[in-house]
Amino acid sequence: MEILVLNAGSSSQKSCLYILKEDALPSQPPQPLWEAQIDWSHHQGVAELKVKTIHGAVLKEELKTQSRLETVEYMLQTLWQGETKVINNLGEIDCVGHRVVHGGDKYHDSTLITKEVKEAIADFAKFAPVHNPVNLEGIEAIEHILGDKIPQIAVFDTAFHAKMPEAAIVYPLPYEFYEHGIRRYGFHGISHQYVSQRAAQLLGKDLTSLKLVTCHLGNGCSLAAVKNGHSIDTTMGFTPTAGLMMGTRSGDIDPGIIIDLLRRGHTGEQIDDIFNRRSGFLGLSGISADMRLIEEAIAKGNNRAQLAYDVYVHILRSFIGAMIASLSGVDALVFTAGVGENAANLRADVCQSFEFLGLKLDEEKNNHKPVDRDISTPDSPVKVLVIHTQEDWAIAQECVRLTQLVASH
Ligand SMILES: Nc1ncnc2c1ncn2[C@@H]1O[C@H](COP(=O)(O)OP(=O)(O)O)[C@@H](O)[C@H]1O
Ligand SMILES: CC(=O)OP(=O)(O)O
Ligand SMILES: [Mg+2]
Repeated sequence: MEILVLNAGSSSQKSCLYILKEDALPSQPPQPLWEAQIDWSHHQGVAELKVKTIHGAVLKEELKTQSRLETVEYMLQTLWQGETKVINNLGEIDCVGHRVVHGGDKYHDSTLITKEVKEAIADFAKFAPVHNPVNLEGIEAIEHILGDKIPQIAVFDTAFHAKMPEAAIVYPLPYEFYEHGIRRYGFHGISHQYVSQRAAQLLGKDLTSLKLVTCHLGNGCSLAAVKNGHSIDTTMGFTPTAGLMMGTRSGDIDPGIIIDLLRRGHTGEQIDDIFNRRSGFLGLSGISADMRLIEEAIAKGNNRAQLAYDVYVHILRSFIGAMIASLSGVDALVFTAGVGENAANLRADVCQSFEFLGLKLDEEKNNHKPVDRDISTPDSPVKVLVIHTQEDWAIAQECVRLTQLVASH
């Protein structure tokens, strides 16, 4: 079975092609036949395309003038054209899986994409304006090339959090708001779920016996409190703007600031732009949303980059504390995604706050490169894991599960 996965993030479009035997799924993520990534985070208006195949072919290109949709179509063409060609045409693919960020109240499980599902994804775009429209573009790019010949499956970032206790879901607003769907949804669920399962594997424990705080720190950042394999609390909320400070998003702020901005004549669009695109690391440092450039600027003595880093760490520590309280304890902290997997100093700075629990980091293991490892000392009662998130693999597994479900009916 050939499965193509499209994983659209706020600053990137990742894609993978897997070949799988339906009856014998591997316990570890297999190497994809073809992997591609488009990154928009470095230079305004420039998309950096990187493609690699299992056979060792590599392509790197900078794409300047195209729209996002055209860029995605160009990326897909490298599947059947040029040196990175691995298939003869897109028609060979059996199923396409998409990460869809917001599934609202409607989708608590992965689903086959129909006209109705697409309309719902478009409708929920008002709550996830940075994400749902690009998820839909991925779906439309496939339709544009292939029509409706291939089943497409939506895997929702909100699904893993759908069964959180009501007290973690409801905002202390007039009750009617909750009745109208204004509640905490939570995001990055595909990643939080995958790394929780992998953490149990690494710890050699049953997931149903564990209390985990999973820290997804990428361009967007969120935490989940995972108890017995279920998300019981998370930092993102009604939208992916909430919770932790992020690359360009503010995370939680005093709602009074929004009221003040409105009274001073700012429009909804302007406020959206401030909190989603001009805040976080970018807004505070004035340099970049990219942690690597923030670290470089700090090394050169830039005070605003240092301030941005300090605020990020302060907020991260306090929310990890909140997740531990929701769990009434913690067996392991799990760091994942671009920042979580790579920024060793950040992990050390964050973990320092939890030394009172006996948590001890092994400095050498923390600075060691390969991911999927325990970086705490053997006697640390709270383990600290670094796990490479494999959202694409999790989506591919969902495609297999749903295809089998449809076939059995
Ligand atoms: N070596 C590194 N050191 C520190 N941060 C890194 C490193 N590599 C990547 N990052 C950070 O990871 C972020 C992207 O994370 P990623 O999970 O790929 O994002 P998304 O999926 O949200 O687009 C970048 O903005 C960058 O700040
Ligand atoms: C939900 C979300 O914030 O996703 P990303 O981190 O890919 O922007
Ligand atoms: Mg991501």
